[in-house]
Amino acid sequence: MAASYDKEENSDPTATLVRAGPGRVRLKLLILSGVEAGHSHSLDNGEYTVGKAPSCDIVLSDKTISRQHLKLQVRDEGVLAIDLDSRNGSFCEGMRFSQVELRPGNVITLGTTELKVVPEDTRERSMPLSTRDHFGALVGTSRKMREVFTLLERMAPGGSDVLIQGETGTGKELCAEALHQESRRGKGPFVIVDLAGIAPSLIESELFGHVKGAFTGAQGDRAGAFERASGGTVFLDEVGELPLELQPRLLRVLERRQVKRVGANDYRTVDMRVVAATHVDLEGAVKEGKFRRDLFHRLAVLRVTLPPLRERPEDIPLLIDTVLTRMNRPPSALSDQTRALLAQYPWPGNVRELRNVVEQVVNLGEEALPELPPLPGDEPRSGGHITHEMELPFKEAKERLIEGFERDYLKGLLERCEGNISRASREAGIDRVYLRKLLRKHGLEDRDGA
Ligand SMILES: Nc1ncnc2c1ncn2[C@@H]1O[C@H](COP(=O)(O)OP(=O)(O)OP(=O)(O)O)[C@@H](O)[C@H]1O
Repeated sequence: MAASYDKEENSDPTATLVRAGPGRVRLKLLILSGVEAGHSHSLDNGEYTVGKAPSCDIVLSDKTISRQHLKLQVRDEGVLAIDLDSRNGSFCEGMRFSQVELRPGNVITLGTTELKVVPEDTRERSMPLSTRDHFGALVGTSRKMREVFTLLERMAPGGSDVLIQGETGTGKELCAEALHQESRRGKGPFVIVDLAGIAPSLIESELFGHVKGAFTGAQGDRAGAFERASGGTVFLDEVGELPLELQPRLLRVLERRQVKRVGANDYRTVDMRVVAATHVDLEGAVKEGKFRRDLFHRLAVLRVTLPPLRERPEDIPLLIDTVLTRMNRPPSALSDQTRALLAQYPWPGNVRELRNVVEQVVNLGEEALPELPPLPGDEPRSGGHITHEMELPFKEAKERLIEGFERDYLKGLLERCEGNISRASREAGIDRVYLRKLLRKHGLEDRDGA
């Protein structure tokens, strides 16, 4: 695939530390307090003076610090800090010193200023962008997607748990499946648990399993998703929907690979990889107290964010061709005119919505191309498509009409209820979980998960 690859910095949060020389991690001195708080100084091999005097290598504007306060000797073997007979002294981890060997993480205090020795942020600046145009079934040639592929190439074989973020329809499930297939667990099971689609009361048993008699209806022992995925991968879709009271149990699975079936007394060890996905901002959920911070941090060690389609419109032609290939249709099944229209729509429902529209147009003819006005709030479709649907086999025609009705109904409902899901579910008389599932199906769910 022809593409011009930018050499931009990659912000891969998972890239490894580069060593300064054989055996030593490069360090820097981070200023934690005072006027210069937030500044940092690289500690390459050599000597550095620290003090108030402008002639020092590291100048600190702190009245309680001597003009020449401290000397740092940086060698391959380590960093030696030597107090230069300062008036108020130098302290490491609260202990006054005249000379001390510093380690990463040590905090030194000079006067009222605190400084921390931390590993240098030496993430590989020029990590080459992937040259792939697909990863598993995910396709894309945009820079944003190739950045994603670069990460996935590194994450897949390792087998560590991964968090996938992205709006609805951006391919999170495809991504999880590709991570599974390209890992050494690829031949094992891939078990999907859609936490937004299961009634909250059933989630516990679905994930962890249950023993006979654990609750009414538990007629036999049942393994939960983590056990069923033994040797493979569990995909936890919409992990943000996991009820707070179950979150410590997921943390235990992630940290100790142990599950306890509902009603059982003992833990069982499980061997699987967890790939979780969310379309909501989990950090925001943590701030609101809806998601545990410790679980978020454990999940977010390796994370990848799938960009929305409006940020990579250059992928649209390839995506259209991919949908056509999956339908066994040639690229000529869509006219240039239609392609041009599809290429300029912002696709709030992302690739899923694009796929639906392509399928609709290919099946019903280009006259069936829905109006694709700029967002927000396009008008409900008119009944003008009924003629086409009347010509289809009964089952297909009925499904299409229902789909059209659902979409129009939901749009009207959301508008009336100003996007408030609880209100909408009350007004429509349908369960909130089911309503959200319908909204996702039609690419109508708000990015904040409204
Ligand atoms: N990059 C892509 N390449 C090819 N197909 C894609 C891509 N992204 C999404 N799709 C297609 O779009 C549809 C939706 O993808 P998927 O179900 O993986 O999205 P999702 O992010 O998990 O959505 P949701 O949050 O609603 O569960 C699927 O048919 C999938 O095949």
